[in-house]
Amino acid sequence: MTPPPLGRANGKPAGGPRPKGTGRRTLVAGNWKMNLNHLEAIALVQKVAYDLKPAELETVETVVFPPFVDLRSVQTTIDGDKLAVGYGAQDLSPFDSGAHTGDISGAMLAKLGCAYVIVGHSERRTDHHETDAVVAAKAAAAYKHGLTPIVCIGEHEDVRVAGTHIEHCLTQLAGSLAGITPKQAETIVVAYEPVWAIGTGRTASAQDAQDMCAAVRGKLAELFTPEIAAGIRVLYGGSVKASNAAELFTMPDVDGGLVGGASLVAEEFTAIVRSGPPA
Ligand SMILES: O=C(CO)COP(=O)(O)O
Repeated sequence: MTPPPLGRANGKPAGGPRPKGTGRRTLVAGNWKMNLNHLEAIALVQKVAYDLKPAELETVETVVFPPFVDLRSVQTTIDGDKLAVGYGAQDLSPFDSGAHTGDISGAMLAKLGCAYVIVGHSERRTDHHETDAVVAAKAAAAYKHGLTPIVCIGEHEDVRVAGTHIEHCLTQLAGSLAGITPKQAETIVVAYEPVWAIGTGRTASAQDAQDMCAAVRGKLAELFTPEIAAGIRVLYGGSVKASNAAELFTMPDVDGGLVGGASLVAEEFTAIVRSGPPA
């Protein structure tokens, strides 16, 4: 899709990020992974939310994903200070409750006010041997409890080198969305995170990210409908930084980023948010 011309597009003055004309609001998600205790979490979320202007937070949906033990502190900070930043969890159990030591249910996360939950991150697929079927069960559990899943897919370097990355990721996508209804799919978020780019400083080129995100959208059209696919946000993740975010986010099928390391530094994360073009 060709973005509208620069200038007074959409009645707004020239300058600033370029509107994409997709209707999909840019989403920048900060995956804190296993970093920051609850006190550090409060400090970071406040810094991020106060640094960003209301108009910037209106343009780009900004969401943080702290560790489970920080969620209550983040919730009370965001609610108490009326901050326009969202929050979610990094994982959930596919089960509702019961004898699952160490796991956290969707109901618990919903009670904490989480809007989103990440499922199928490559680190969970590797560390906890999560299969596409497990990821699909987690996505279903998220919907059951009123949470929106951010479903992660991505290839390892050997697959990229072999040139089968698109096919690989689309198979992963279909398996990870098994059982998701068209109605549920309307709100789902997909994150393409090439494993070789995570935490390595090696980012996919903007064109590579675009090619995969467009292929993902094509597959979503097949799995659901073209109309539903046109509304689904597809994010890129893997060494997103302030210096490369604008180029990635202005690609027509890249609707924002899932950010790891750079989301732990307030100035870097807010600069990434500011790189997000209006829908
Ligand atoms: O895994 C990621 C986000 O979920 C990406 O991590 P980095 O931004 O640190 O590469």
